Amino acid sequence: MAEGLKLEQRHGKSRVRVARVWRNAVSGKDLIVEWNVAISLVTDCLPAFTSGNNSSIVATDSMKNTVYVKAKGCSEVVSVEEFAIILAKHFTSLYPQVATATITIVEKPWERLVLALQPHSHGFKAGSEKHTVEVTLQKNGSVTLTSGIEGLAVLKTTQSGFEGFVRDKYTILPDTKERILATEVTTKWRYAFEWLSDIPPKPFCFNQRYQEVKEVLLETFFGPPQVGVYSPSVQNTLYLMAKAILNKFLDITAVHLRMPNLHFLPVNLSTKDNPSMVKFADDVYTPTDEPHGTIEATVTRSLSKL
Ligand SMILES: O=c1[nH]c(=O)c2[nH]c(=O)[nH]c2[nH]1
Repeated sequence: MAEGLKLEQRHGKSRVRVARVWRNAVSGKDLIVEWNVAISLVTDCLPAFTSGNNSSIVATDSMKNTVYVKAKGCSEVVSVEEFAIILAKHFTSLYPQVATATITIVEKPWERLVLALQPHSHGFKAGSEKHTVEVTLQKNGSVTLTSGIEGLAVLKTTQSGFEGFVRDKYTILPDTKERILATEVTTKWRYAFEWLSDIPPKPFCFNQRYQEVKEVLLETFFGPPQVGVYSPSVQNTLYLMAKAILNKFLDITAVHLRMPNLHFLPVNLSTKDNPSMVKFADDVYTPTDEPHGTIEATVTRSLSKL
């Protein structure tokens, strides 16, 4: 670029909220999804930045409108992944000046209400963890597709310890074989598809894969229902969770996991008169998330790129 400067730029629209209802006359059941969409485009529009010439800018207001037009156009139920791909395809194919589109969506966890063991035909309640997606599509069809889970809060009351760590003049924490392990898992997994044409058509179901990944994460974190599995550290449990996903799903090439260590501190209370007012016996804790440990890692299948 002129003037001895380098400019890297993108523009887009964030927090575009859209809900889509599909009504099924056969089953009599409505379905709703609520999405929070972010669009970010790499566009050949340098003159807009350097000289105020807007002639090649796709207005972010138009991007927002496109979300609603495309939602309307989905006459059949689509997953959040499919919707992100529809948007990314639209921006990279309609506009010659758009080189790359990144679409990020967080789905609000509306779950069908079950009343008296009966699924409600049109009633939903908010669940907890969220399904996320990020798609980056180049004009030539090269794609990266990453799905994820946000806010999966899990806790186990035993089968966790932490021992043998660095012990020096700053160390107070005792070794333990018995503690509560609590975290809020955020994960992203990258699919192996490198080109738009690699993405399998239906019936490959991204929603089913999302449920399966969640199940594998939970199985690995908790272990079998009766006995569980011992965790020597968040680090080891995190690694085993990522490895289990890569072992089970060959179309996933990389897994990122973030697992804050949400501490449950032993309660010991004493006074001079009452030295054992509360003596900790693996029973009374102070739950705290401030400060908390932050443990994260990306595990990638060797030979795959990321
Ligand atoms: O599983 C843990 N990993 C750590 O790195 C750590 N550090 C700490 O103080 N407690 C723990 N627990």
